[in-house]
Amino acid sequence: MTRVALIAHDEKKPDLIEFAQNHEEQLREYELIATGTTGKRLMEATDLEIERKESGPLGGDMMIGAEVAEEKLDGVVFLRDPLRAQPHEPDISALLRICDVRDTALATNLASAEFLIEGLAD
Ligand SMILES: O=C(CO)COP(=O)(O)O
Repeated sequence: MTRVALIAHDEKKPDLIEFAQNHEEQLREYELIATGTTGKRLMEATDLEIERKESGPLGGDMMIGAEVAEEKLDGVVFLRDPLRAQPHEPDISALLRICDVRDTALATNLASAEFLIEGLAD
């Protein structure tokens, strides 16, 4: 089954929630994972089932990166906050890097997230 990770920094969580609501039927076709708070907020706002990893600053990005390294993930939607530095910047860079190493689809803004979600559809 197609497996997709959903992640957003705090300033971008409302955008990701709206995206998930607008694409709920499509996302239901996928196995979904998320970092801790993102997953919690998404499940509160939708009927989607989401496997939650640790919160990003506590290692969640690395846990998702590990799945990318193991080629368990087909796509990653990661809405970063481009205007604020994050304390766990090294983890964020590592996740982006491993997506490139493993040639895993990665969307870091809403426009590309639309392509990713549609592109992974059967
Ligand atoms: O910090 C994050 C990604 O770098 C997201 O973590 P949360 O979903 O736990 O807020």
